[in-house]
Amino acid sequence: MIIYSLLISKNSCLTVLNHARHLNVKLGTKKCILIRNFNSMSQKVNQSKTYISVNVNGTDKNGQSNKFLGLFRRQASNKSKSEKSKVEVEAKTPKEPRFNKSDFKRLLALAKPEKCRIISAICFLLVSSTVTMAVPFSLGKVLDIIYTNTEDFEEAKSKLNKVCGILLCVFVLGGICNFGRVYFMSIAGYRMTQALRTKVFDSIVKQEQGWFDKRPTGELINRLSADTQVVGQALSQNISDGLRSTVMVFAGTGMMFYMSPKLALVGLAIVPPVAGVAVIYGRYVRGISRRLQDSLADATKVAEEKISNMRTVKAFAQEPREMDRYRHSIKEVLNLGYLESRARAIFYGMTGFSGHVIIISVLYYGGVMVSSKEISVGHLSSFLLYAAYIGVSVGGLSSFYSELNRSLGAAQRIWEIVDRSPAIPIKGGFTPITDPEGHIEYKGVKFCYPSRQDVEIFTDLELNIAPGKMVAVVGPSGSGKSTLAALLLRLYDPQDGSVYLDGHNVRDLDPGWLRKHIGTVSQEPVLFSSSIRENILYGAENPDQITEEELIRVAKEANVYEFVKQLPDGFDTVVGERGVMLSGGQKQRVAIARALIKNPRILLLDEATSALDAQSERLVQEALERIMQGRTVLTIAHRLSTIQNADTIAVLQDGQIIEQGNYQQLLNKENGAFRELMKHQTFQS
Ligand SMILES: Nc1ncnc2c1ncn2[C@@H]1O[C@H](COP(=O)(O)OP(=O)(O)OP(=O)(O)O)[C@@H](O)[C@H]1O
Repeated sequence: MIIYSLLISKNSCLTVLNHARHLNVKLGTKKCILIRNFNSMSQKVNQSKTYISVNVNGTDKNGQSNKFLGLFRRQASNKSKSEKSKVEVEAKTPKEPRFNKSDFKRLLALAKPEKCRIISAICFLLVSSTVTMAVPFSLGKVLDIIYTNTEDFEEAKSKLNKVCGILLCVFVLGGICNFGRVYFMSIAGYRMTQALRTKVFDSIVKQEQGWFDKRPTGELINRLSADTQVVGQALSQNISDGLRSTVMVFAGTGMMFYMSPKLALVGLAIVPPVAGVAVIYGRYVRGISRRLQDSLADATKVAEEKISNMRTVKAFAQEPREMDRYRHSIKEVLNLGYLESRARAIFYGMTGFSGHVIIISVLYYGGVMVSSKEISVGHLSSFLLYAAYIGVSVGGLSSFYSELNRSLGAAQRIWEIVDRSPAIPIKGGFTPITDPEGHIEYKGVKFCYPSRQDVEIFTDLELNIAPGKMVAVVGPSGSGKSTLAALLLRLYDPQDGSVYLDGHNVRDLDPGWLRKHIGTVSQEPVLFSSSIRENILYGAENPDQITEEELIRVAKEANVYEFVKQLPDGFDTVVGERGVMLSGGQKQRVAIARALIKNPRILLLDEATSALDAQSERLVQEALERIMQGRTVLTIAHRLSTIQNADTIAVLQDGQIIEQGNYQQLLNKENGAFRELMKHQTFQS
C-alpha cells in the first residue's frame, strides 16, 4: 500500500475533491474527514492547509497510483497557480497494519447471528475440557492407589474398579460433549461463511459499472470464494480449537498451581518469551497473508480470463503460452508460501520445543521432589500430564493465533468491498407514476470512462430524440456510439451535462425504473448458461407472471419460436455458457425476445457487425423491425437499410454530434461529414 499526500490550500482542495467526486469519492464538511470510498482517501483540513491522502492498495503494478497522483497534481496545480499557493506531494509507504482491535471486533460481529450455536458449543467445550482435565488428576489417584496398596491386592482391585468405572462414565460424557462442540461450531462456521459470501456478493453486485471496468473478474471471484473461506474457517474451526486450547491452558495452569505452586512456576517460566515471539510472528503472518491472497487473486484472474475464452486460446494455438503464463503468475504465490511456511515452521518448532522444555523442567524438579518425598509418584505423573497438555495447547493456541492473523488479512480485503458505497445506486430516487413517453435528451454531455480519465469520449454532446422516433447513430469506430447507450442506461454518469428522459435528469430517476423501460440488444449479446426460457424471462420484471402464451407470442415476434419448436426440449433447451450452443443469429434473436418481454418504451439497439448468413440476417432484421414499431429507438447502425429508414441520423465524431438529419438531407449536404463517412465506411447492405 502506498499513501500519497498532497499539501494544498483549502480552495485547491475543493477543486481536487470536486474532481474526486467524479471518481466516486464522497465529500464531507467536517474538519477532519475520512473518505472511505475509492480504495481509501482521507483529508485533514486545518485553517489554511489541506492534506489529502490517497491510499493505493496492492502492489500498484498498473501504475494506478501514478495515474491518481498525476490527476490530483494537475488539478491542484491548475487551481493553485491562480491562487499562488503551494502544492506539495509526498509519497510514503506505511507500515504493515497492526493488530487492529476494531478489525477484530468486526470479525467477531460476524459471529453474532450464530450466538446460540456458539454458546452451545462453548458449553460443550467447557464440559469436555473439564473431563479432559480430570484425566491427569485421576491417573495420579490411580497410581497412588496402586503404590499405596501393594500388599492388599483385593482392596486395590476394588478401588481400581470403582475409579475406572467412574472414569468411563465421565469419558462417555466427554465424548458426547466433544461431538456437540465440533458439530455446533462447524455448522456456525458454514453459516457464517455463507452469510459473509452473500454480503460480499451483494456488495459486488451493487457497485456501478465503472468499478467493474477496473477490477478483473478473477480477483473478485477470489475474494468471494477464497477470502471468505479463510475468514469463515477462522471464525469457526479455529475459534473452537483456540477456545479449547485457551481453556486447557488456564485450567491446566490452575491445576498445576493447585498441586504444586513451586513446580508450576518452574514449568511456566517459558511462557513470557513465547508470547513475545507470538506477537511478532502474528504481525509478520498478517502481512504475508494479505500479499499471498493478492497474488492468488492475480493468478485466478489470469486463469479465469483464459478459461472463459478458451475458444480464442485454442483458435490461436496459444495453450503452451497460457500454461507458461499461469505457471509464472502462480510463482509469486509459491514464493510467498515459502516465506509463510518458513515463519510458520520456526514458530511451531519453537512452541513445540517450549512445550518439551516445560516437560523436562517439570520432570527434573519433580523427580527431585519425589526423591525427597515432597510429592508422591502419582502427584508427579498428574503434574507431568498437565504440563504435556499445556504444551499441546500452547501449540494449538499458536495455530489459532496464526490463523486469526491470516483471516484478519483476508478480512481487510473483504471490508474494502463491503464498505464501498456505489457511485450509482441500484435503486432509490424518483419513480414517475406513469410509464415514460420516451423523449430522450443529451445536454452538454462531457464524459470519460472512470478507468481511462485521460481520454475524453464526449466533449459537449447534444442530442434530442423525440418520443416514438428512431435515431440511427453513425460514426467512426471508437467514436462513442455504444457509450451513448451506456449513459442513457445510467451505467456511467457524465462528468458534466446530463441525460434526460421525459425532462427528468436520469441521475434523479430510480435506476431500476429507468432500466425497466429500456430494452437493450447489444452487438454480441451474452446469454446465461440456463434454458432458452430462462434467458428470455430474464428480461421480465416478474417472470412468474408471464404466461406460456405470452412467451410464445414474444418468441414468434423475435423469430425465436421457429427454431425453438424444432429442439427436443423446446424452450427448456439449455444454451451452454454464454449461449455457446446457439448460432450467432439464434443468440441475437433470443436477446431480442429478452428485450421485448419487458415491453419497453425505449429500445437501444447495437447492430451486429459480424456477418450472419443471409437467412439468419433476414430473420434478425425482421424481428428488429417488428419490435421497433411504436417505440423510441436509439440504434447504433451498421446496416444501410437501418440508416435509410431512420427518422434522424446523428453523426458522432470528436466527442460531439456534428451532423443530424434524414438520409436524403445528409446525402445532399455538400462536404458533409455523413457523405464523407459513407465514402470511407462500409455499411452492410
Ligand atoms: N469500459 C470502458 N473503459 C474505458 N474505455 C472504454 C470503455 N468502453 C469503451 N471505451 C473506449 O471508449 C471509446 C468509445 O467506445 P464505444 O464502444 O462507445 O465506441 P463505438 O463508437 O461504439 O465503437 P464501435 O463502432 O467500434 O463499436 C473507445 O475508444 C473505447 O476504447
